Amino acid sequence: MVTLDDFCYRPRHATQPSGRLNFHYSLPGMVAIFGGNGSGKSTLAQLLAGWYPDFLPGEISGKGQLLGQPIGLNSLVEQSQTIQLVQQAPALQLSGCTFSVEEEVAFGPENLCLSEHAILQRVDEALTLTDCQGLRHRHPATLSGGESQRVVIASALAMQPRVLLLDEAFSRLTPQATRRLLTVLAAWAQQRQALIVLFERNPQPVIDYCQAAWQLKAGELTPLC
Ligand SMILES: Nc1ncnc2c1ncn2[C@@H]1O[C@H](COP(=O)(O)OP(=O)(O)OP(=O)(O)O)[C@@H](O)[C@H]1O
Repeated sequence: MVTLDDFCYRPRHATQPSGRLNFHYSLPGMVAIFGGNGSGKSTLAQLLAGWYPDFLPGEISGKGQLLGQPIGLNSLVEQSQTIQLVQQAPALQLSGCTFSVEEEVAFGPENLCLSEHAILQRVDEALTLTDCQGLRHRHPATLSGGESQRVVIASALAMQPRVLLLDEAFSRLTPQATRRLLTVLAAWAQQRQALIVLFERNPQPVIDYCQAAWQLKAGELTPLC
């Protein structure tokens, strides 16, 4: 599903040399990429999500493909049906134009021209997976940090993506809620034959739920397990 062969992204105003990344993964399930502050995790997640070149100006070289499509070929909107990215600041990812959590989670599927029944099914499933059924009728602006983080993940799941990129997406959750969600997400990926890539600073507790992991350091991806 993901192929990076000597893949290099050089931001337009880069002051330091960019590394060449090698990464291959074709199985469904959950994997992780770990890296310290400033190691380039978010940039890599954004590249995979389709931010280049519109939102990540610069140059790419080498081979970079996701689901058989070269990085940079399709726009963010075109990719949103198959690839979803959740970042660490939920407030930035809420649409800001809905009045309930239910409407917020339905926002993406409503843009896919699905029947009302199919949209409601997706919303129900996503709210259950993320333990958000109790928040269904709350206004998104009234949610706590952890609640909004779960709602943003629910919104991504409701798109039923083939690749789900989670960039420090559990940062506001308790260890208990993180473990519960990791268990649910690992099962969801297997059931849907989807790939979840977690981008995290610390291996624990994430690594216990992943079938493979890499370390991103000094512009290189090294297999950890
Ligand atoms: N390939 C690259 N070449 C040069 N600079 C890069 C490259 N990728 C990322 N950077 C720069 O490095 C900095 C850190 O990148 P990024 O935010 O992706 O790291 P991060 O691992 O997510 O950091 P944090 O954990 O602190 O959020 C940014 O200023 C970014 O523009």
